[in-house]
Amino acid sequence: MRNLFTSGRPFRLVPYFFLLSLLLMAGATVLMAGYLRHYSSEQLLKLEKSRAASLMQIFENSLWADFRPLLPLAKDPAKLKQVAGQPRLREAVIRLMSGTDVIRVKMYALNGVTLFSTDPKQIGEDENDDEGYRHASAGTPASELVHSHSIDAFERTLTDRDIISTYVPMHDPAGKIEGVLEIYLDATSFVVDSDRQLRWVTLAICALMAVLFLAQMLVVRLAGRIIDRQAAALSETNRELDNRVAARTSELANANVRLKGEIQERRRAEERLDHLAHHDPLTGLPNRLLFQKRLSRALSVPNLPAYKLAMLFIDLDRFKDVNDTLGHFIGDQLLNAVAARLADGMRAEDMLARLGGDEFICVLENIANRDVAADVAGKLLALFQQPFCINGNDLYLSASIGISFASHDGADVDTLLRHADIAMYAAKSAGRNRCQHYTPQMSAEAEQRVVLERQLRQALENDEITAHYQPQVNAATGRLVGAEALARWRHPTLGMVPPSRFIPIAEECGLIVPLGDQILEKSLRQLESWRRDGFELPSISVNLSTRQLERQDFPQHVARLLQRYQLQPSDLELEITESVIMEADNAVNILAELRALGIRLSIDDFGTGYSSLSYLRQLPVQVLKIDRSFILGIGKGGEAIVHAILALSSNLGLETVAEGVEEPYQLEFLRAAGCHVIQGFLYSRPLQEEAFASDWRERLHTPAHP
Ligand SMILES: Nc1nc2c(ncn2[C@@H]2O[C@H](COP(=O)(O)O[C@H]3[C@@H](O)[C@H](n4cnc5c(=O)[nH]c(N)nc54)O[C@@H]3COP(=O)(O)O)[C@@H](O)[C@H]2O)c(=O)[nH]1
Repeated sequence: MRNLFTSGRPFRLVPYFFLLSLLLMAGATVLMAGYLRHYSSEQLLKLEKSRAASLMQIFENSLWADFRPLLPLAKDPAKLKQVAGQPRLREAVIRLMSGTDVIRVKMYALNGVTLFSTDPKQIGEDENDDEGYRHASAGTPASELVHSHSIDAFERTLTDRDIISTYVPMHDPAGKIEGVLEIYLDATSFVVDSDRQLRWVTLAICALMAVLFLAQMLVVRLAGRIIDRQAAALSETNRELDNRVAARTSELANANVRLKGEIQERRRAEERLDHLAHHDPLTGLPNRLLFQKRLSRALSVPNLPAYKLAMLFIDLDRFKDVNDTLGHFIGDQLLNAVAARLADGMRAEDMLARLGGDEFICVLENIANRDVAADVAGKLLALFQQPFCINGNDLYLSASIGISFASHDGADVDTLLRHADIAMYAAKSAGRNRCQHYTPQMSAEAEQRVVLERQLRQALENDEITAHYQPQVNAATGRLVGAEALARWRHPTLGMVPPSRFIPIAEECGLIVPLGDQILEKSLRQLESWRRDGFELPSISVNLSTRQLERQDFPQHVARLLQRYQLQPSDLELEITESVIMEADNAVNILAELRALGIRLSIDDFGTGYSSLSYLRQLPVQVLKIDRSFILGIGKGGEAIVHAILALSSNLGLETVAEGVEEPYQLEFLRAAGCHVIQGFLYSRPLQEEAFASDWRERLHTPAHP
C-alpha cells in the first residue's frame, strides 16, 4: 500500500502547514478585524442613534412647536423656502445645538419634502428616495456613517469628516408621527479613536496571530523534523525490511528448491531402498521377499484351479565348484549371465526371482496344463547347453529343476517352495541336469533322510561304522602298495547302507567329522595291528572331508593318532578332492602343516573339479588320483584325456593312481601310459580287515595280476 512514507515523495509538512496556517490566520485576522470594525461602527451608530434620540427629544421639546406650522407648507415648496429660510429658525436651531457635535439638522414632512435644513439650499428637496428617511417615517430610527471630504456645517465648512446622520420620527402630542428629524453628528473624533483602537486591536491580533503562527511553525517544524526523521527511519526500516523480506523470500525459494530436491532425493532413495529390499543386488531380479509377496497375491485368488500356477525351483549344478575354483568374481558374473539367459527364455508375464546363492525361482501363471511347466523347464535346461563366456573363458554349466503346482502340491508359498525344493533335490539325486515334478514320495524320501541322519548319529555312538579296505597295486609290478579305507555302515535292520547314501547326509549335518575321525583312527589302528601280525602293508589312504580339514588342530590330531599307534607319517595318505580343498577355509595352510609332518597327500577324483593348474602347483600334494569317469572312457575315445592327466601329473612330479579300474584293457592301457598305481574292482572290491589281510598278505612281495 502506498502511503506518505512509501509513496517515494516525502510529505512536505512545513511548507504545506506554513501556507495553510498563514492563509487561515490571515483570514481569521481579516475576519476578526472586519468584525471588530463592523462591531465598533455598529456600536457607534447605536450610540449616535441614542444620542440623536435624546437630541430629538430636546429638539422636539424645545423647537418642534416652531417648526410644526411648516408642515402644511410641505405641499408648496416655494412658500416653504420663504418661510423656512428665515434666519430666525436657523439661529434657534444653531443655538440649541451649539455645544454639541451636531453640525447639521434637517426636518422632513411625511411627503418626503425637506421642511427645514440648517443649509437653506436643501429646503424643499424631495428625500423620498432616502432609505433613512423611509425607515424613520415608518417609525424606526435609522443611522448611517459616511465619510465626507467637505460638508457645510452651521457656520463653516468642514473637511474630511466622518458624519453620522440619524433619522428619527417626530410625533404630535398624540404620539402620531408627523415628521422626520435628521441630525448630522460629527463623529470624526469617535471614528478616529475607534479606528486607532481598531488598528491597535488589529495589530494586537496580528501580533498574536504572528506569535501563534511562529509558535505553531516552530512546533510544526520540530514535528516535521521528527516526522522526517521517523519517516527516514521508517523508510530505512522499510527498506531493511524489504531487503530482509526479499532475502528471506530468496532464502525460502532456495530452501524450497532444496526441499523439493531433498524430497525428490528422498523419494528416489526410498525407491532405491524399496528396490534394494525387493531385488537381488547382483542380478537385479526380484528377491525372496518380492517373490513371496507376488506369489501370495497370485495364490490368494479363490478356487485357483490345479495346474494353473507352477513353481520351478532352479538350482545350478556344481556351481559351488565354480565359485571355489574360479573365485567369487567369476561366480558372480556367471550368476548374472545365467539370470540374463533365464530371463530371456521366459515369458514377460512369468516371474523369475533369485532366492540366493545359485537358486532361482520361476513362477508360471495361467498355464494351460501340467505339461507346460515341464516344457518350460526343458527349455530352461536347454539354455544351459551353450557355454557361458565369462572373462573370455567358456564355462559349461547345467541346472536341476524341481516343479510344484499350486493347489495340487500346496496352497501356500512355503509349502509350494518346499515341495519344489524337494523335487529339485530329487532331480540332483537322479543325476542332475534334469527336472522333476514333485511327488509325495519325494517328501517321504526327504523325511527318510532326516530319519537316516538320526540313525547315523546313533550308529556313530554305537560304533556301527566300520572301515573296509580296497587294495592299491603297483601297475608295473603288480605288488600291493597300499589300501584305501572306505567307510561302511551295517544297520541292524536296514542292513548295509551305501556310503553314497550316508556320506552326503553326514557331510550335510556335520557328522562327517566324528565319522571321519573314527575311520581315520580305525584305519591306523588296523595298520598297526596288521603290522604287529607281520602284514607289512606299506601305507593306508583315508578320505578327508571339508569339515575335517577346517579344524585348525587337525594336523596335531593326526600326529597324536600316528604317535598313539606308533606309525610314521609316511604310513598315512590323506585323500582330498579338489572341491574339499576349495571349500575348506585355510585349506592350503592345513595341508602344508600335514605335509610338514611327513604325511602324503593325494588329490582325489581329479578332473571333476575346477581347480586351475596354477593353483594345483601350489598344493603340497604327492599323489593324483584319476577319477573313475575318465577310466570308463578308456577304449571309448577318452584315452587322450587320461594321457593328458598322466602327462600333467608327471610334469608336476606326482604319483598317479587310477581308480575304478574294472577291465583288463583299462589296466593295460594305464600301465602302458605310465600310471603308477591301480585301484579297482579288477583287483578287488573293498574288503573287511580279515578278508583283506588273508587275500593280500601274500601279495606284498609276490606280483599279483588279475
Ligand atoms: N569323507 C569320506 N568319504 C568316504 C569315506 N568312505 C567312503 N567315502 C566316499 O564315499 C563315496 C562312495 O564310496 P564307496 O561307495 O565306498 O565307493 C568307493 C569304492 O567302492 C568305489 N570303487 C572302487 N573301485 C571301483 C570300481 O572298480 N568300480 C566302481 N564302480 N566303484 C569302485 O569308488 C569309491 C572310492 O572313491 P574314492 O574315495 O574317490 O577313491 C566315495 O566318494 C568315497 O570317497 C570316508 O571314510 N570318508
